[in-house]
Amino acid sequence: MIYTITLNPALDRTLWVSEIKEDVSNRIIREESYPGGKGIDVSKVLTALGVPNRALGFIAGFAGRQLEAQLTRDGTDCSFIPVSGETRTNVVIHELGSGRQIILNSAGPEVKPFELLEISDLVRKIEEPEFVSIGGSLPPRAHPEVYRKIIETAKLRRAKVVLDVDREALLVGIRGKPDVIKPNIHELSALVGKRLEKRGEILEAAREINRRGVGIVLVSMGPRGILLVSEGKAYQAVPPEVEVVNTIGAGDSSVAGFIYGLVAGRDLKEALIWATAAGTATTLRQGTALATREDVERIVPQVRLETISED
Ligand SMILES: Nc1ncnc2c1ncn2[C@@H]1O[C@H](COP(=O)(O)OP(=O)(O)O)[C@@H](O)[C@H]1O
Ligand SMILES: O=P(O)(O)OC[C@H]1O[C@](O)(COP(=O)(O)O)[C@@H](O)[C@@H]1O
Repeated sequence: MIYTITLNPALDRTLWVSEIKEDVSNRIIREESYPGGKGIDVSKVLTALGVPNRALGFIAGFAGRQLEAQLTRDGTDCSFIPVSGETRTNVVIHELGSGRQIILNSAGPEVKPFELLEISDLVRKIEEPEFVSIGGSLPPRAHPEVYRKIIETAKLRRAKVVLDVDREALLVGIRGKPDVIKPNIHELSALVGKRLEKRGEILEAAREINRRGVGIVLVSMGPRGILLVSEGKAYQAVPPEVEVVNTIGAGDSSVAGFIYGLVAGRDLKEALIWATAAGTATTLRQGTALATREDVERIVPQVRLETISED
């Protein structure tokens, strides 16, 4: 079974306006809300790809109930721990005239230390965890060590662990030696403390992270695709050119595509191709809607794979 963990889920609310003007009423043309947060997005794309999985995390208040109900209605199994307060709503504003997109991420409700421990307890008890995929920001005031603890617990259960978090949480989280991380270039740059641009620099940084005990580093690079670095192996998968509608959730979709590939018994190169195709498939969807299986399958044969090293 595959489990995803989102400690700070969100309702992603997308608003479409023709133009944002100051000091007047800006009329909303269309609005949609979807369950979001990085682990939940991974769950949604896995469900779209037909992979049974369960989303774990914390929910609070009315927004939390709405998130849970929508997720369940759309066929994703979930088991959230209720906490007090209100699950955050992240707002995306699409300005149709300019194509500009404004993304506002809220902090979310506080989760008490004893509640955070409940997640590790849950991971200790889950049935046959094959993969545990952890993603997204921490609740306010939660210590990043929480991620390390969850990773270590999942690894004791012999699960493969994927970590997709940022900044301090990534720095501390990798001390738990997750099997896979998926930083984008900015996140990897922050992790190694230098600005990375050229492929050689990115490869060197990813290898340094391998040496810190992370088996597979997937560096997502937007339209340049994904670099996979694992010991002596390095590959780059490049997606086809597409008309991008929105990139929110593309990184999470890539995580789901990669897990899908491995669960389906494919090798690292094939899983990388699925990761790249799933990210690109999400860029075709409006708002924060995510990849469809049909789009992913159509894009897979169009992804170009380059072997950089294979020793
Ligand atoms: N402009 C784009 N054109 C084609 N594919 C894209 C584009 N932006 C993102 N993707 C796909 O989605 C994947 C993840 O997107 P990226 O923006 O790198 O992640 P994140 O959301 O974590 O920053 C990319 O590796 C690529 O496969
Ligand atoms: O937990 P964070 O870092 O605030 O991110 C949460 C947001 O990221 C998303 O999961 C999208 O993530 P990506 O664009 O990185 O794939 C949204 O669904 C959500 O609103």
